[in-house]
Amino acid sequence: MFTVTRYHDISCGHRVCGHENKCSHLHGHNYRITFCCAGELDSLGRVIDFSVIKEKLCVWLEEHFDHRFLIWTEDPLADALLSLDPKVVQVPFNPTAENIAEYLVTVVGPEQLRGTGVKLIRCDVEETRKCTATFTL
Ligand SMILES: Nc1nc2c(c(=O)[nH]1)N=C([C@H](O)[C@H](O)COP(=O)(O)OP(=O)(O)OP(=O)(O)O)CN2
Repeated sequence: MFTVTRYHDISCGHRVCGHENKCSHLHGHNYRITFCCAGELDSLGRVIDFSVIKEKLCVWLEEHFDHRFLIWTEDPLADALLSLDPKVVQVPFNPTAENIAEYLVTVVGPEQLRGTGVKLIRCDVEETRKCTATFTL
């Protein structure tokens, strides 16, 4: 099996609801998100053109998460934050790096890559240069 990867950098705010320490505070990261796609080679010898990964997945990040604040729908602070800024993004998970990676692979990938014959099989979400979470199908 062949795989191709492409990363994209976004700035995003979040808090980890229930975190024992400083990550329960509102804060942000310059995330590096690496997409890994798998599939058969086309007649030119590509899994998928790198520009299609950009168009389908990196642009999705720009439009939905970049320069936005991610808040879990069940976070007790969600209503207060939404009343301050209706552009706060409600997500159906506590926004740890792990959960962001899983959401991208299981929800966003299948929607965005529908019809391409290619699957998003892994996503690495780097919160800082020291810390990365990965979800793999
Ligand atoms: N497994 C996970 N652990 C943590 C996550 C996560 O998503 N998955 N997230 C956080 C926080 O978001 C936090 O901002 C990062 O924590 P931490 O590495 O402790 O903080 P720093 O980058 O500031 O590192 P220092 O070396 O302490 O300065 C926490 N954990």
